Amino acid sequence: MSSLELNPTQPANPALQEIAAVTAAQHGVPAALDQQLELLMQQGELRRLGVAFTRFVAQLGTADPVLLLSCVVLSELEGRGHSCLRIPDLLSDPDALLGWPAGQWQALQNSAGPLPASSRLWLRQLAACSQVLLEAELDHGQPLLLVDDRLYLRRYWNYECAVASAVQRKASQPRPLDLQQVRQGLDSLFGATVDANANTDTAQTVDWQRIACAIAVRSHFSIITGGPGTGKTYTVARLLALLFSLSAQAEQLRIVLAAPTGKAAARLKQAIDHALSGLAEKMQDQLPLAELAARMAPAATLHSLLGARPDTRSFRHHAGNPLDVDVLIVDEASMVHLEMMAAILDALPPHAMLILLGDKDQLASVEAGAVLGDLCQNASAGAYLPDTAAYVQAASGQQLPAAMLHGQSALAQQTVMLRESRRFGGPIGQLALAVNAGEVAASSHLLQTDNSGMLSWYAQAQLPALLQLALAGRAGVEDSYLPYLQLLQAAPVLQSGAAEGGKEEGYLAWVKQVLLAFDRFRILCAVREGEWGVAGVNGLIEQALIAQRWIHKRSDWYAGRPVMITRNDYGLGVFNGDIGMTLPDPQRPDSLRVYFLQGEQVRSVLATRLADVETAFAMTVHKSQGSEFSHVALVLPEQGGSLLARELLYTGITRARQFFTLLTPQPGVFGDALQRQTKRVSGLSALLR
Ligand SMILES: Nc1ncnc2c1ncn2[C@@H]1O[C@H](COP(=O)(O)OP(=O)(O)OP(=O)(O)O)[C@@H](O)[C@H]1O
Repeated sequence: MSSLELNPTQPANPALQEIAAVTAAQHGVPAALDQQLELLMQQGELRRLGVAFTRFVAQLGTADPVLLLSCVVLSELEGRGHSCLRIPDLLSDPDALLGWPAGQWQALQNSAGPLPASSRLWLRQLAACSQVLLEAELDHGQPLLLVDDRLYLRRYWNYECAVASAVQRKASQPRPLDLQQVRQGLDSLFGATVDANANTDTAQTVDWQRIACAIAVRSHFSIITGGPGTGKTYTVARLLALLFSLSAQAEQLRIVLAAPTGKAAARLKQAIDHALSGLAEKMQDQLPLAELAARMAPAATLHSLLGARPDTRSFRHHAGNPLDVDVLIVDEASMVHLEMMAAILDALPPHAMLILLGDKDQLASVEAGAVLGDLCQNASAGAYLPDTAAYVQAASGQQLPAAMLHGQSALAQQTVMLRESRRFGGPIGQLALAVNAGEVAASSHLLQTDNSGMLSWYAQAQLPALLQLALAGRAGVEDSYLPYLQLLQAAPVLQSGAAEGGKEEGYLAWVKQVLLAFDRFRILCAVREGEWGVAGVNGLIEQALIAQRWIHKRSDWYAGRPVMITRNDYGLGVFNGDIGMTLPDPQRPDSLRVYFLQGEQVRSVLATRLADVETAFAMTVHKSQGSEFSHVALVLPEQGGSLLARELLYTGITRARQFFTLLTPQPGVFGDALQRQTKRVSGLSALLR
């Protein structure tokens, strides 16, 4: 008994006690604990799903309080993107793990009764529960699984194992290569051979783009990671050309481009087409690149590529019905969650290559997992083997820095980080680097002293200043909503049937201008709720536009309303995160359509057919991933919180191409957020070691 800590039970609310006694009898959770769970659920601190799951687990065997508390926490963490619970994290600093108000975890513990004081004993008690499967044990459908010190919901463990084993298998599966051909191909794509420099010892002097291509062609899995503008797309266009040139039947090579969102997919396709058309001329003597590029299908979202079945978790394509593809390139891979990554790997035929592109430092997906971050654990340090260095030398003429030759894993051999930004050399790039490194003083200094006009910090921002910025820009920066509002006022005059007689083309050209103008500026909020959250800022701007008669709002739908799709609709061809603009239908000016820009094309959907949309003057940083705007205004709330962290700031800043404005109603929130890093708990890194 000496190892057990006895916790006094808190005084309880009689009404809740009564409910708990009845329900507890039905599902086996001890009454005091159940009452506390009910209370926390009603206060919105616990997810209903988590409590229901805990009650379900209690019914399956002994209602051990250690097990039940672990279930509650595990389920809570799953809702925040973690794929498992590390028991030592819970025992050492539960408040940091859960981000709960002081005393809440203690109250929950108190209601559970005596609990072990150390994680070793906690783990031992969990391992003894019949609802928990241990790796070496007989599987009889236990809902939970304990691996080392990590507790999992079964499906997340399955996804992690599936991703780790498929990645390792594909990364170490060599492709037959003629080294001489690779060398020649790289020379013609990147210019004359750069002779290996035996003295090379710094990452900066190495041509990582050339190395990335050499590494990617040698096996069935590779990752090209790098910050914004480091040339991921530039490199992958050259990689495609290299693959075509190495293939005996290039015209039969099935290459598919995909991304998590429709917008990111369209951007990828556009960028690759542009880069390939530049290369086609250069390569015309060696390869009919223009023809080969023209045969490539349009880029797809991952959901549509895999054949998502509405309202289910299953996909049409899987190991039993694999994708018809030889090379799959997935951009914005930081947004791909664990379950989706497992589905992609499952649906690839054994001979297919998978190439992931993305920025490992960006926000992870909303759903559980931080797959790209986990897969890139060695990207910065390199971790290459001597064999890899020898291959890179022979295939590309480049020498890997000696300091990076300390690798072990197959995955590290197939991961390349691009390190030189071609687009973000200026103040925005410097700020992104300082923020990524968590340097509070340097980041604040850059924001406060920039005299190029590219950066600005409204340190004690007030809502009228935000409004002024949104509707008129700031000194030297015109990018705001003004150009789009002015275009709205210059709308072509429509009469019924106006589209007839060839006028529709002119109308669509105006629509496109409106969409492009709107995309020059965006307000990104860190949170959804509150005055400084998406809902508050959208309301503020809408009200101001009504008062200033820029828009005429008679119902939810009005001409000039920018909207974001919040749920995929395969029938209508609109996807979560797509941004559109509501404008009159030229055929019937009294009805409204929502127009979307897809690459160069404008397409539209009747506004009333879109059920899942929200107004999009402001959007969350999460939703902005995969998009870029000339001017970004990043709005932080008055108070920080566990979700306001470095990755969010970095992602927001790197959405800005030319101008970045930070608005903080309380300046200290910026520094606090910079010092906080989002830590997604997962076992993937451990499985990949
Ligand atoms: N080696 C290079 N030589 C010349 N220009 C380059 C090179 N690498 C990249 N660029 C140029 O730099 C710009 C950024 O490159 P690219 O768009 O490929 O970067 P990215 O990493 O894909 O960016 P993002 O993060 O926005 O997707 C492009 O204009 C590209 O043509």
